[in-house]
Amino acid sequence: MESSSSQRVARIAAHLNPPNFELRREECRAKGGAPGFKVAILGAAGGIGQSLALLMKMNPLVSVLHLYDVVNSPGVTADISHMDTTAVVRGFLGQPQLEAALTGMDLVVIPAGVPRKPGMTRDDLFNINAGIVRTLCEGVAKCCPNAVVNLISNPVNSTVPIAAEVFKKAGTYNPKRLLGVTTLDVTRANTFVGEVLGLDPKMVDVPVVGGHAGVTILPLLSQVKPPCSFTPEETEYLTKRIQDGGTEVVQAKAGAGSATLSMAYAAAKFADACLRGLKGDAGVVECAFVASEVTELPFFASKVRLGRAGAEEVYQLGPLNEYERIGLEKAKKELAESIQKGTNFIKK
Ligand SMILES: NC(=O)c1ccc[n+]([C@@H]2O[C@H](COP(=O)([O-])OP(=O)(O)OC[C@H]3O[C@@H](n4cnc5c(N)ncnc54)[C@H](O)[C@@H]3O)[C@@H](O)[C@H]2O)c1
Ligand SMILES: O=C(O)C[C@H](O)C(=O)O
Repeated sequence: MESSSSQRVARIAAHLNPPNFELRREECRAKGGAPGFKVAILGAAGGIGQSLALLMKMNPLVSVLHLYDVVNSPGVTADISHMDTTAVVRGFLGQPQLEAALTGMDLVVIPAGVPRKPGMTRDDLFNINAGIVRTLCEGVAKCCPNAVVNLISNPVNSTVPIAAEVFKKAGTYNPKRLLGVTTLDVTRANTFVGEVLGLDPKMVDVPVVGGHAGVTILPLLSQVKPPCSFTPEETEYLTKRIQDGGTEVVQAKAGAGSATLSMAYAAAKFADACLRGLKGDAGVVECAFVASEVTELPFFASKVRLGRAGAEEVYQLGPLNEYERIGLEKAKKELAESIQKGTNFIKK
């Protein structure tokens, strides 16, 4: 009796010992157990990072989830790890653990960095976030050079060129695997257009091209699906609201940061699309800010087809109306400066 109860205690203790437990689960996967992708979130203890970690833990395509931050990642990891979903979660804290967090990853999602306060532009974040993105991307180049990178940290119009230069310097640059996340602009556009049309936003598809800041966010309302038309007043209202969506949230939060919940939703949606592409699913198409030949600029957001190689095809913009052509010229002017600023940050 006593020996069976102590055996039971030993059995339970063995199960409660997280490192052994994780090792056993991973050995099982290595032997052909649960398939799935290894995903790291850098900045996982932040406003976006925590909700994104929750959503990625729920994604059945994820087998291993690494949560890295310079603060509070152990607490977030302990919390998320109690969810009874498949992914094994591990936490990593601070620069000395960055390499362990990144080694072997298939997808790296980066929401690390400071958010805006009222009165700031995204470019005002450059001085702090540029250095953060550089350090994290140096880690990616060293530890998982073939990973797909989803870059969320602002200003995206500059941080994506920064990441590209870091990867070029390291000799690991693959333009198909570096994607700036603009999905939130699309979810906002679908929502606001759905409101105007009286449609469920799930039924609406608005391409949003250009970049991710102010006038560089260019919704193509002439290409909305299902096909529809807008009055000039509706076009003006919708374009402005989509371009100012981030500022609307920053002002409403009144100093407590920028969009985190809708962004985590958008980031999880985009990460899932990237994983479906990596898995080999056909017809996975999302907007993203990528290396591009669609305009004369080296980076531009447009629809891309996601596949095993990452952004396998970058789609042309299609026919634009006069309003959109004028918007495109404005967007390109601002984008050119932001891209150059990012590139110079590494090249200088
Ligand atoms: N692309 C988009 O559409 C979009 C949308 C919303 C927010 N953002 C941007 O995402 C970023 C994060 O926003 P948030 O609201 O989550 O901010 P936050 O301050 O709540 O969280 C940021 C996290 O990054 C961590 N961090 C800072 N330096 C780091 C480093 N060197 N390595 C790892 N982690 C580090 C912080 O500790 C913090 O936990 C901001 O730059 C914001 O502007 C982008
Ligand atoms: O607006 C911001 O600063 C955050 C983000 O880029 C957004 O669009 O919500």
